Amino acid sequence: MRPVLGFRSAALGHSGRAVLTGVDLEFGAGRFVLVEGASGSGKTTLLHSAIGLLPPISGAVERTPGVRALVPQIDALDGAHPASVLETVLSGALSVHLSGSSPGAEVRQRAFELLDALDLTGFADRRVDHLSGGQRQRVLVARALVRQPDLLILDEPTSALDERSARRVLSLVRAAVERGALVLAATHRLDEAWIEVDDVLRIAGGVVEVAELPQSTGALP
Ligand SMILES: Nc1ncnc2c1ncn2[C@@H]1O[C@H](COP(=O)(O)OP(=O)(O)OP(=O)(O)O)[C@@H](O)[C@H]1O
Repeated sequence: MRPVLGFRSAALGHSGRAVLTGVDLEFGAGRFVLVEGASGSGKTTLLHSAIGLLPPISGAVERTPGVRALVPQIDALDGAHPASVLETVLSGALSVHLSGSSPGAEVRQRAFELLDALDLTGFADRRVDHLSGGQRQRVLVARALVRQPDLLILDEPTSALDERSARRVLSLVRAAVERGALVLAATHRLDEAWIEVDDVLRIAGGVVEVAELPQSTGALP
């Protein structure tokens, strides 16, 4: 298996101060990896290091070339955001298309399909900053998925969602995994919604450990 993402004896953190040390992990294509840990444990630090927003303090983080996409924490879209829902979703495809034409009919169709799948039918022309927190969070998910990423990073993507919306998001993420994406998603709450993940990483005390998969309680349909 050729790894899509590898952490090699990495120390990860900010301004030279390590939050996580001794990170040695490797992931191949088509895996859904959940990153669990308490608030402030270092989930965002790991995710931003994975996608390349944060360089390692020591060691290395290696990625195979490919399209990367990030669903940031929902507060990343707080404040004024005068763009429409459709413009915001299509902006996810812009850098992929920079070398060629602007996003064409195929990408627009994919954007509308994603909006439908995320219960946002009819919202294309609405301003993003006029939406609810949960609606904005789903727009961020659509913006990432429209890129059809090989490496998809999601930072607490269901934090503002009810159970139905969370399931919709996670089934779209699962479909991206089936198409071959490597997905890393953070949550501070491991619950039934995450039952379909392939691996769980638990962060505590500055260390990342491979943990048990969540078990179904049968509580949900
Ligand atoms: N830009 C930064 N500069 C310095 N320290 C930071 C920065 N961002 C985060 N930290 C620190 O790194 C540690 C881990 O933060 P991180 O955001 O990775 O945790 P988290 O598990 O994602 O938390 P949450 O669930 O609350 O989002 C915390 O102690 C935090 O204060």
